[in-house]
Amino acid sequence: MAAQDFLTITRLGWAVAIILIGLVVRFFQRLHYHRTLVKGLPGPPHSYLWGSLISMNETLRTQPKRAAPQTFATILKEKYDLPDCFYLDLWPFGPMTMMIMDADVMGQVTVKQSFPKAVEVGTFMRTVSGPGDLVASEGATWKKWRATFNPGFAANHLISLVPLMVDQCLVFCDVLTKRAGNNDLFRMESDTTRLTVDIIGKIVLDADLNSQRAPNPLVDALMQQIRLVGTGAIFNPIEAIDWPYRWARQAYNKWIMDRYIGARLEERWATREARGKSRTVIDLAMDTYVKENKASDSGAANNKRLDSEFKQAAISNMKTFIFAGHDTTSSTICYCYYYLSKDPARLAKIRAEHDTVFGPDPDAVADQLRHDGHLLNKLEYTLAVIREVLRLQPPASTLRTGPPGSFATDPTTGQRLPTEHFMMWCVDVGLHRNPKYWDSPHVFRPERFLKDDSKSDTSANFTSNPAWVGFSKGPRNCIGQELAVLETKVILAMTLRKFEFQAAFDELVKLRGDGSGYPSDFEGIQTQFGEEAYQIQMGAAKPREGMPCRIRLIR
Ligand code: HEM
Repeated sequence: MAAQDFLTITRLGWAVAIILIGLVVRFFQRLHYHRTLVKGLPGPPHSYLWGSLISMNETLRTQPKRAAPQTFATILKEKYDLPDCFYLDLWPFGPMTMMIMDADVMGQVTVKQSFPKAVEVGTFMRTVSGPGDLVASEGATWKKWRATFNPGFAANHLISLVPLMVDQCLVFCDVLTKRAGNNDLFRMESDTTRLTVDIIGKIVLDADLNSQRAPNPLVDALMQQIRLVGTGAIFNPIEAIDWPYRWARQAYNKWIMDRYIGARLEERWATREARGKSRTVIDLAMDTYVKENKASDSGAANNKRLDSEFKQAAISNMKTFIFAGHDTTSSTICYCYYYLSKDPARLAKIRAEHDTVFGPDPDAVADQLRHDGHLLNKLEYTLAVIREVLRLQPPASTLRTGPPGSFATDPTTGQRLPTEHFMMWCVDVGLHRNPKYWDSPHVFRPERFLKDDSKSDTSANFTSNPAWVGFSKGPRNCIGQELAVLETKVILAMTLRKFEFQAAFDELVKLRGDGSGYPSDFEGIQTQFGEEAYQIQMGAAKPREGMPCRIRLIR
């Protein structure tokens, strides 16, 4: 080898070595920085090298493999006797996290100050929606869209939507009747998902998606997108390997969804004048577009085609509404069936309420609700059941981030809890199962939400009770909460006296390989909080395996 070549190789070797040393030094600098962030703060046993990862791992080993990450907060707290707010150092595999299960502290970061959403929310929502969506955006963009869509979720408008919910629920009853006739073993969550997506499709796009009866390209792409979404908050090793496949599939699904909704937007835009005023979500977005363009006198308001920037933001928001508006509600309906089926006395009680309000014939409910949606206001016990289900199995929570120099304060000790640099996880399921606020917190007892309940916990009123946060609180609370409750009431009123639901986790193995896309685990720990139907993360937190069940027609 010539001396010249030797020198070149030696220089190259030195250069590589210097880069590697630089990377190692940088790694240890960052390690030190993250490890000292949580120094002296409450949390599970912590190691300088591994942060909280060893404690996390020990805790996860005691839980079902795919249990939803939000459920670990309570388990960690109990295992290590932690306070209601504690810190997790998951670097470099996850964000530095502050777990909040105290009602007062949660109120400080969502109501009193309303801290910005964590970056993980944007990462998560980008897969499903896109730039400018209501869930992840902040500041003026969020304000504009929230004000735009609020009228679509006003109570008086929602009542006018009851007939369309009834129509979709009749299709659902047909589907269930066939299932009962065939004695099918099936995943209830697949059916409730198609029901709720058809309802929200009508409310958002004024479109008959009809996914309960036939495949629909928008719905199919959305369902697959939800299955491909990363958890964002917790490291999943598979996501580090299969990203090329995920990326390509996600890009394709996005293209299908954007094309579908884009065409709907153009169609609505072209027929806007003829149609007149409407509070459908898609039309509300266009009202804002017209208002903005008239104000700026750009002339775009009279153009035949929509401006591309508006179109992109509108598509993002339509997708957000379709996603946020079906997934959570579908999970809630499944859990209502599940808890009631395990509690014959309470099932009898809710059925008795439906007898009182609608009379003995369950098939008459549809017509009665079409004529008078206000009958739903009489379903006090049904509402208590929904609140109790959302207490035990809340499908969503809020993730915030602390602005520079920000703190929260522990209400009992007065200790200042740093929030800057942390993802603040307001863990509803942790708060909802916290014995400080709830009597027998793991027990299904809807009566706790009735005004005259002798054992009423902090307060029976679910909006003013700071320990009930199923729809989050403060300015970033759920815009669709009234709709979700109304819809669930309609569905329970129309189905509970017609069908007998029976969970069938013991038959799970027969559903193996059915192509439904639910992850399966037949080995290891199979229950959490004593329930077979523990939550897994698939978009929202939802019942494991899609709630396998059988159904029987009663009348
Ligand atoms: C049982 C059903 C539902 C539950 C438990 C639920 C829960 C929540 C929660 C916890 C949040 C706060 C999320 C965060 O801070 O990141 C939220 C926000 C939101 N929800 Fe829901 N939701 C439900 C149904 C719906 C429905 C039916 C819609 C649509 C019509 C909807 C649309 C939204 C939107 C757009 C936001 C973002 C609001 C904002 O930031 O201004 N949700 N929901």
